Amino acid sequence: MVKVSVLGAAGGIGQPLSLLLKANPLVTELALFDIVNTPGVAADLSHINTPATVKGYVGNEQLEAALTGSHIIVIPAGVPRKPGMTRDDLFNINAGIVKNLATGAAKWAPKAFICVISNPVNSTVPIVAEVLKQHGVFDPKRLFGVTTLDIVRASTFVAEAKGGKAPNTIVPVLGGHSGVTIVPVLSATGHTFSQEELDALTKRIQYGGDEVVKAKDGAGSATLSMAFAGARFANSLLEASVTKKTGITECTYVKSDVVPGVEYFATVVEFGVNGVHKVHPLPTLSAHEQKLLDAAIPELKNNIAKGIEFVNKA
Ligand SMILES: NC(=O)C1=CN([C@@H]2O[C@H](COP(=O)(O)OP(=O)(O)OC[C@H]3O[C@@H](n4cnc5c(N)ncnc54)[C@H](O)[C@@H]3O)[C@@H](O)[C@H]2O)C=CC1
Ligand SMILES: O=C([O-])CC(=O)C(=O)O
Repeated sequence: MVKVSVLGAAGGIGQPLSLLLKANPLVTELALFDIVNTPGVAADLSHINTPATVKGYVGNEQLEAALTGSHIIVIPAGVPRKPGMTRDDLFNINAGIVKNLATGAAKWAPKAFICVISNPVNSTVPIVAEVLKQHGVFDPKRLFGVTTLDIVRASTFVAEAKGGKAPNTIVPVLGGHSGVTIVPVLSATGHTFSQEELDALTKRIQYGGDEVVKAKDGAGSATLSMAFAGARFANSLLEASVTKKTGITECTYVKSDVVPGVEYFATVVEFGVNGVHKVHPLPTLSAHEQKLLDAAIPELKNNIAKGIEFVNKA
């Protein structure tokens, strides 16, 4: 049995992500949790002739049933940005939502892999970790901030600019998931870039989310590309943990000591049956990338401290 629980399943990300997970033959049970509308989403998806059974759960009293027996919990619950907002502006609402869901995970699915999509990821991942610690069930190998959309965007943008096939264009993206904390390692692509190209591509990757927020003009942020990225991430975890394939890597935001003093950091991680098998060290950075990393560190540290403090305050 491979149960995947999606928390926030009725939302802009939740629905297409649930569709893609329903299409994944490795999933045998899909639990769709939200505070509204999951019975309808579940009924709709349940007609698709793939192996997963689908059930909708609504409201806190059904969180236990949604989580019990879960192999992977994916969390896209919370509010998205509107134009003019930063991801950190979402903290006040989303921190509480994520804390509540993490408490459920700690109680009812303490061994599950937890994949956090809700923003601000730089802070919501430490929030989940602190809640799990309070319940004595934190396993850093099993908690992930999903930064896959940055990787997906980076390969699209680089292939657009330099030619080549986007799926074959691999760009590690390190650090965190907001503005200057996003550190694309363009030097790893094998392409050569002028300084102008480097600056333009770096900025586009760092602020790709803003492009979508602006284009949606008040109707939210990236949902479909995020669903694609989230489904890719979940599939990588399933391939490593269920089919036991080796050598599967994703860039993801995990507890790490690759950058001293930065407790959570996105870098290349190899997955194994128990989640994180190996956190890769930092790749060789160009002088340009080292500067980006130096600029990312203070903000990342602040975002992490803010999440930790939220859970541990009185
Ligand atoms: N990690 C990443 O790369 C990305 C993260 N995001 C983030 O994902 C989150 C969700 O975005 P959208 O799906 O566009 O928002 P949305 O508003 O369309 O959907 C959010 C869903 O969460 C549900 N929800 C609210 N409170 C809840 C609770 N206490 N328990 C369970 N569900 C609850 C809502 O009912 C809604 O269905 C946002 O925080 C957004 O910033 C968005 C894109 C990329
Ligand atoms: O920009 C946002 O608020 C949503 C997000 O995280 C992204 O698209 O990368």
